[in-house]
Amino acid sequence: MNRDPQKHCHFYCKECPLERSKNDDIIEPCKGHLVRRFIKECWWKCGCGKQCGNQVVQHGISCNLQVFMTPGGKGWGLRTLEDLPKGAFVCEYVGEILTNTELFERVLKCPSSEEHAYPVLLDADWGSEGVLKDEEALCLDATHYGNVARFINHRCFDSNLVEIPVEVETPDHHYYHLAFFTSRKVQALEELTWDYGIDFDDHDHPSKAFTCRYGSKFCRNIKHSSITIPFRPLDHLTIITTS
Ligand SMILES: C[S@@+](CC[C@H](N)C(=O)[O-])C[C@H]1O[C@@H](n2cnc3c(N)ncnc32)[C@H](O)[C@@H]1O
Repeated sequence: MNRDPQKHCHFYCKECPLERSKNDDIIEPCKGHLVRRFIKECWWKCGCGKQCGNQVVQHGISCNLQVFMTPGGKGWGLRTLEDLPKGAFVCEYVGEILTNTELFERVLKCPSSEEHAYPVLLDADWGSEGVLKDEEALCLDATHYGNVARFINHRCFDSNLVEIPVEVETPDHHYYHLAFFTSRKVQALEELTWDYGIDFDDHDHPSKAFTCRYGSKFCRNIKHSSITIPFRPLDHLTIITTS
């Protein structure tokens, strides 16, 4: 895995649906989308049966996860209750499937929902398609419907999860499953984090960027996050445990 996104292969749309949906008179150039490889899982049409080792994401969560209140004002977070090896499947990101335009309309109508979830853009296959229309760019919004993945907090570069596009039922790469795998060994009780890929200086993003509170040396939001955050022991209240 390459931790420096600039070194990944980027695709630049001729007319980016994200930029077009901002309804500006002048459409800004595309800021680039990572070109990523898909995992293709077997399913019943392959005829290989349930014991097939290439059926992982479709069987759901199999490790012990816990939603807990993080210290330092990041709200709820997700952690593992068992040691996980590098490359372990953790969970899928589940949410309502919306077009990019529907997402912008929803955020405009209810700005407070920005606080609850961070929408995920399904753009893994944009590089292989022609010009996308706004209504064809899909997002997953976990604000109202989702699973434990909606509690995974952001960490810049040195997060321990990576999101991989997964094809299960359909070869159509327009809609796909988004699955989280560990990018290194993770110890029991360690918080699971994911790099949302936020540009902290992009004030036009549908979700308002927050101030990153991890204080990592790799933090892209470092100029804003050098505040000292008081530790509150009562924040460690646990609510949900899987399996
Ligand atoms: C997908 S939710 C994650 C779960 C969230 N903490 C909760 O309590 O529901 C994303 C929100 O969590 C918060 N968050 C995530 N990562 C953060 C970070 N590194 N620093 C501060 N807040 C963070 C922000 O409020 C963000 O909008």
